Amino acid sequence: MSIINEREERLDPAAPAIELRGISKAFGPVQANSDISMKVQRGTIHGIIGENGAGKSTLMSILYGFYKADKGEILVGGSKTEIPDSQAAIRAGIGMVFQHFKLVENFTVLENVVLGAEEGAMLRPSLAKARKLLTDLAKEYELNVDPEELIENLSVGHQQRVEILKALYRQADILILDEPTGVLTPAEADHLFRILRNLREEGKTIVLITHKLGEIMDVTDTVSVMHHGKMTATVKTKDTSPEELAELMVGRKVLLRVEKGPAKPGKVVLSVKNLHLTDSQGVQRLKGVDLEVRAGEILGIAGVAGNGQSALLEVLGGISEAQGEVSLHGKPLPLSGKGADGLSRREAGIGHVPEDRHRLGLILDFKAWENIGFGYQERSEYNRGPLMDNDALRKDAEGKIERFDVRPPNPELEAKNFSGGNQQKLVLAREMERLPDLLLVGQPTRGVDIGAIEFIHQRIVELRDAGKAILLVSVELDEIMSLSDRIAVMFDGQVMGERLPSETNETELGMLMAGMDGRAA
Ligand SMILES: Nc1ncnc2c1ncn2[C@@H]1O[C@H](COP(=O)(O)OP(=O)(O)OP(=O)(O)O)[C@@H](O)[C@H]1O
Repeated sequence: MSIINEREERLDPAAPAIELRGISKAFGPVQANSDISMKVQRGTIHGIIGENGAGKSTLMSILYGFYKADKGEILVGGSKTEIPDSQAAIRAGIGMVFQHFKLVENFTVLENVVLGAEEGAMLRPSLAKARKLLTDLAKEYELNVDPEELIENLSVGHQQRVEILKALYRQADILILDEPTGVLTPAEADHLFRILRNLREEGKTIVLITHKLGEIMDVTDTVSVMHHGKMTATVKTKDTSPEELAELMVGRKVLLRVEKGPAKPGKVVLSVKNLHLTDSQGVQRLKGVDLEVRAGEILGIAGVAGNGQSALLEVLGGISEAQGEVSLHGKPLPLSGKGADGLSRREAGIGHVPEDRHRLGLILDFKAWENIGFGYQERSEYNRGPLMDNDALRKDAEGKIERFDVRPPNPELEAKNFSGGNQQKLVLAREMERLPDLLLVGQPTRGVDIGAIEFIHQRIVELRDAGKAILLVSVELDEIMSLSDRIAVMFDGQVMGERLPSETNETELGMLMAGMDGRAA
């Protein structure tokens, strides 16, 4: 008998797809999940929301066999199921798409899909058969990708499709997605939701972890709220509102809009002229960018990811070399060789919150206080002779952790053990509290919960009101529209146009982002 038939015999069709009973899990002193019970009904899309660190990823990792619960039971299709590892999860029909994909970059799509599936339901099909199965699945669910393409050549959106195909190929009935739209463009996110609705039509069950309440309202049937490791509410989506969900999540009313007065722009702080960058593969990432940011203003850069915004931040932050003219307070900044590195930029008065906090913002194996202390080496108050004064750095980090509400407020915890949003707060605390003349911020609220978004937006506005210049890059149009004093749209390595938020709308910006002049259209 095949595994699938075996599975179906055990399933009670009337039972929930998943039922958790009294799940608890602690990491040392941190109670990540505490006595959690929930039911996910078959054939529904079930959202899970909660602040950063509420315990969502831990709970799903237990369900997928990555962690073992200290207590509690898991029922799949009505029958009690032990899930000691991910193979067991797959046998139980559970698939998971992680925030950080688990694909082998230099393997093809087909190889990635087949890899590890041999002992599962498919029992070593020939590669030709596997290709056919994959192509059929891709067609059925609008997940088009070329089976022979290497993963490293695919966009993030397409890599995610491969992850979904991998789960479907292993015959998953239940698909868990952990913040799947964090790295997607708006069009890719729309496509993903279409796929999720199709999967639901086919009777599959989807569990969706997200911070975006718009997505919850748009695509889910039911939503469960986690708070401090507990499951505090489960409601039908049609009976609730974003405001109510925000309050349930955070435990207080949350401003879903940015409150800010008009900007009082001063002198030009940053001037960029004719900036060009060709990367090591010969791709022209910047093709003559011109822009200015003044003291006391936020210039928002809108654009579909991959149109040069990241390259711009990297050049200004001293990570990539380029050609052109850049000056800070009228003083030229070197764009290559000596003085074009991150430390020199920092000394010149530039703070940088990079888009990729894992790769560029933090050293994950280092403690919170060490990460907060990076870049302060030049400051005399932290020096003790030739050495760093670690006690002073630790103490300083404690203050920043408290002011930025980093949870848990433990400076000794390694950066990798903080949830995504709290890692972001560590980077922001380090970069913002030194009051840089120019702050470069890339995707400041990616993966961050709404309480923290409110907090981060308020801090950015405060920095502006203190007369600092801010260059904000975000793929979230909402964020660009509500936070920026001026908006520049980038397309294909160039600035397509500049607009005032009061004189534009998402449609016009969307056209500029696609390389068309919205006004002319
Ligand atoms: N391996 C680990 N070791 C120590 N602590 C951990 C570990 N994994 C998670 N934690 C802690 O458990 C708590 C719950 O974390 P979890 O990642 O489940 O939260 P989350 O709700 O998914 O957050 P986010 O929305 O930021 O992704 C946090 O306080 C986190 O710091």
